[in-house]
Amino acid sequence: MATATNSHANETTAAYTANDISLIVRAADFAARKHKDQRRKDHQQTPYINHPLGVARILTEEGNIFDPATIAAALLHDTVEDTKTTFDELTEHFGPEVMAIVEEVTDDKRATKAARKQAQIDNAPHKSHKAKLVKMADKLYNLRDLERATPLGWDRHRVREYFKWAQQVVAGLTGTNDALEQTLKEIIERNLAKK
Ligand SMILES: Nc1nc2c(ncn2[C@@H]2O[C@H](COP(=O)(O)OP(=O)(O)O)[C@@H](OP(=O)(O)OP(=O)(O)O)[C@H]2O)c(=O)[nH]1
Ligand SMILES: [Mn+2]
Repeated sequence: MATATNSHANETTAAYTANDISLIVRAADFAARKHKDQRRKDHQQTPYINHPLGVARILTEEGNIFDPATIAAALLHDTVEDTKTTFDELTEHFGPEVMAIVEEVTDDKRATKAARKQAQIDNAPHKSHKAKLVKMADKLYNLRDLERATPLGWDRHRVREYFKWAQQVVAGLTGTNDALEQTLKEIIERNLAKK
């Protein structure tokens, strides 16, 4: 186990084991199989797996986060929300820590869309450190996607509303990672300044 799992202050370490690498590769493979028939909402119908892979990349390359459970959870973060995957399955394959992080970032699909959106704002400050990291990277990826291309069926108003909502969620995630916070602040301010 990498020493970084015990530390918030120093999230970078070189002490990785075969188990750490295995966990991350198995998570990427599991997510690819679960999301295999899903596409993003852009006109090019980008494979959905590009999103969890990109969220994990944001954590390592921009957040300097190398905690194996956090990276595995990023790869798996939409499997329960968007596929038939269960939390029990995640525990069986990836253990209770990874499952718990995914659980923290999974919306309750039984609630209405408005309630889910409000719950993200209300619950963000109470999430664990690792769940906050995954949520920040998820939001950053989706905001960049919105800045790049408007999803099928979305208009400018809906894009703007998503940026305003994301700003409220991100406000509850501060004090977690300076680099991710700064990048989120910049993209949100740039887009809310439009028109
Ligand atoms: N920007 C963008 N988003 C896309 C695209 N394709 C799929 N999505 C997903 O759509 C979700 C945001 O759209 P909403 O209308 O707010 O949510 P909904 O999917 O529940 O209807 C995000 O889900 P999420 O990752 O679970 O995050 P969250 O925003 O629900 O927390 C995002 O990953 C795309 O091409 N561009
Ligand atoms: Mn996501």
